[in-house]
Amino acid sequence: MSVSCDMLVFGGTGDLTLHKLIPALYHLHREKRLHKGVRILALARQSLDRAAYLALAERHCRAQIARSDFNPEMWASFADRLDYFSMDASQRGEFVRLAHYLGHVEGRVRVYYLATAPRLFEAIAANLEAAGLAGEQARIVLEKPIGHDLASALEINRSIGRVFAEPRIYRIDHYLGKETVQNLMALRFANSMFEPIWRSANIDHVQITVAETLGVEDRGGYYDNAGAMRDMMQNHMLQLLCLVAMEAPVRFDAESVRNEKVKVLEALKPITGLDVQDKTVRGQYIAGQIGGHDVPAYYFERHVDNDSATETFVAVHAEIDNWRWAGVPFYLRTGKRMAKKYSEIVIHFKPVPHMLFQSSLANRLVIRLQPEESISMQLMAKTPGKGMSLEQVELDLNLAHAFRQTRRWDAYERLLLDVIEGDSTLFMRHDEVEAAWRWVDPILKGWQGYYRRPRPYPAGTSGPDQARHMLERHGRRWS
Ligand SMILES: NC(=O)C1=CN([C@@H]2O[C@H](COP(=O)(O)OP(=O)(O)OC[C@H]3O[C@@H](n4cnc5c(N)ncnc54)[C@H](OP(=O)(O)O)[C@@H]3O)[C@@H](O)[C@H]2O)C=CC1
Ligand SMILES: O=C1O[C@H](COP(=O)(O)O)[C@@H](O)[C@H](O)[C@H]1O
Repeated sequence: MSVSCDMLVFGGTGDLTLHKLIPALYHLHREKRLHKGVRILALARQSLDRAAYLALAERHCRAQIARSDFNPEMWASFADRLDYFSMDASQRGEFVRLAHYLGHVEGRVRVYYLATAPRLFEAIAANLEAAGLAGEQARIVLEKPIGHDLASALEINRSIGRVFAEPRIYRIDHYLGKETVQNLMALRFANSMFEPIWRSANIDHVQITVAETLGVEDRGGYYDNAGAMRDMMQNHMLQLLCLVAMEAPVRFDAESVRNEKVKVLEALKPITGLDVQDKTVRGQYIAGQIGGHDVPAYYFERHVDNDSATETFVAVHAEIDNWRWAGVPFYLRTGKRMAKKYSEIVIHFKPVPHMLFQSSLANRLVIRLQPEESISMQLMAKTPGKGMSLEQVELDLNLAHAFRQTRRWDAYERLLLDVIEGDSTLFMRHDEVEAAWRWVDPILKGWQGYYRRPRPYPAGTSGPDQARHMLERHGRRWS
């Protein structure tokens, strides 16, 4: 059910557009998932003519996607949809020019994708309205992070909400577009065996890890003002936590799913004041080696302050104060320049109440998002041969193998299509974003008072030792 529309991408020459959005749109085009009437207009200040922009977009697209997926004829037909418009989006007058360029087509859907710094969000929305471009058929997509703290997020939500009604605002969190993340909902809510055990009586604790080998690349200017808490924890990590912890929604629609996620966020136990020293760990990478290559310390990265106190690693012991999860720790950690790239959620079940055999093992459910997508249940089995010793074996569902014939979609492909089709189930509602900030703000404040300098960790390791100690104090280990 693809829909014809104009998609205007503000920030059309930026990293996100060239590395993620254009390749995702190209894939959708190639697989005939875009209506033939979908036109894409990239916008930025840089003065480029259409041919120069197409060359820039092609170069990046080729670099991003598998060689076998790139076909020059296919690119040429995709490029027919693509155009470039040079403008300064902070200037109201420029939008008159834009409106003129677009012309008026009654009832045509317009999607405004704001792939720019958040400081431009308010001006762009207001300028679109002033130019008569924000009618009922217009939708706006906002990239994370929405704001820098609760106050700025409220301000963004308020100013965008003045122009666009909530159902026409799509706050994107690309983790929600990842196939395994959606599979987590299928696993929990389409299999009767999990619901009875999905609670504190049976679950000892939950671990969520998103580890990257990349550093900050060219994004030091942004990252040094954000850090891992704002860049990853406030959004992606908390969204994963919500999907693990939420109750079954009444229906699989935008409002029902988001209602349940908000309840989880609102039940997060605040971490305030000195608590930050026990329940959080901040780290910053120093020089080290990844894959046999030397990599520099964070404070030597481009556009990063030499005396930066920004965290590139964060671990948190979160707790959810509700009936289902009381007393179950959720350990979350994310970091850059770690030993390997992987993202996974591990549900650690409690051991059986009375163990008959010589073993301290317990079941674990491992939901792996990256690099490969898989779900595996770790069960106890008898080691073959004499005696009764136990070993952990995996009941493994490798999703790439199970659905071998289909190319795995990138998260942005799925989410862009959802916006075009008007489905906001996998996007964040304003109160979700605000509830997440409400929990994050006191931690940031606590750090200001009691935890100013992050702990150093060598690039290529699994973060500072303090993260290990945080779990060891509870008699646990990271998976
Ligand atoms: N890069 C990524 O992987 C991710 C990025 N994001 C978010 O996406 C957003 C964009 O990030 P990213 O692409 O990295 O940023 P970049 O700095 O690479 O790109 C910013 C873009 O905005 C344009 N721009 C800046 N000022 C104006 C203006 N006044 N009028 C019109 N265009 C303007 C720039 O072009 P020009 O200077 O020519 O105007 C450029 O195209 C940010 O909010 C970021 O947090 C979120 C997730 C991942
Ligand atoms: O939003 C972001 O996500 C990426 C990690 O995304 P992934 O899909 O590669 O796991 C992160 O590198 C970036 O800093 C952050 O802004």
